[in-house]
Amino acid sequence: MTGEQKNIAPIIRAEALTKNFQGMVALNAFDFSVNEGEIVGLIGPNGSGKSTVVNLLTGVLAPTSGRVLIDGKDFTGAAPHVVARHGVVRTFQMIRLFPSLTVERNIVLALQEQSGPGYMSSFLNRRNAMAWHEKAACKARDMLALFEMEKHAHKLATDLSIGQQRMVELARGLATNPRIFILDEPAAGLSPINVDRLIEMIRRMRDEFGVTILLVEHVMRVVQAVCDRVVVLDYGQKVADGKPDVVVQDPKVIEAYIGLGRSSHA
Ligand SMILES: Nc1ncnc2c1ncn2[C@@H]1O[C@H](COP(=O)(O)OP(=O)(O)OP(=O)(O)O)[C@@H](O)[C@H]1O
Repeated sequence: MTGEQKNIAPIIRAEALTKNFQGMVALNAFDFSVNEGEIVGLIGPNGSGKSTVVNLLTGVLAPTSGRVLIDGKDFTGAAPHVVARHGVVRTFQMIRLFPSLTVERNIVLALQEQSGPGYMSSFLNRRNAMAWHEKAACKARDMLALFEMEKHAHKLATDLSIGQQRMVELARGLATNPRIFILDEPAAGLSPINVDRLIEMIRRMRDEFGVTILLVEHVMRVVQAVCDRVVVLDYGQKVADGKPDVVVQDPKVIEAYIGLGRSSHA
């Protein structure tokens, strides 16, 4: 199943999204959407506004103006947990696992936040709560097996390598059945072999699990290998939106990356 073969309704849409920080325009009238089944890349030089977009889409930041729509409904300014409950799930540039919990427990906790029994109902109905936890642990192990991490289920997250922690983050996000999974620089700090593994798992999440993906990434090998479409930001403005091979040859994109005095990872 590919992005083209699926229904093309947008899962998430930004309309004229703008964010100012103390008068500095970090994002300017950004129009953007990710359709169901797509893998869309969001790239741009350092400071171009990628994290600002992710933070606005996931409710971490409120926009100065513009709107965020999820499945056509207005979620502008909604809190992160509200957005997450509508299937918008993300990873972070800096890995955010609970270091002193086991790998399995990290995933069970994510499931608990999403749909688990609350403290009171666990207290009142222990049998149900235990059954829920058993099911959640089982799902966590299935996810870990998918990412070839099952042998690490009972290790502390802090004892894993960066590559392994990134796989656990993906397993944790996928366990919550995201409608759209936003991956924030998942290749950062990975060895070439782990980058290959990441590419394989991003494809599998879309092709086997039907997850729509927004990928913020500096490593162009990953972007070109997995993305159906790439959106390019420069100084908070969208400068290109199209197929990866076409976008990388766009003079505006080349200028954004090699422009005088800029840094580039591409
Ligand atoms: N909380 C904030 N307060 C003030 N300025 C901010 C804040 N967050 C981001 N900015 C500024 O907004 C602009 C866009 O930053 P943003 O982090 O979105 O860029 P980015 O493309 O994600 O960069 P990178 O690739 O380095 O992560 C930058 O000039 C940044 O300094």
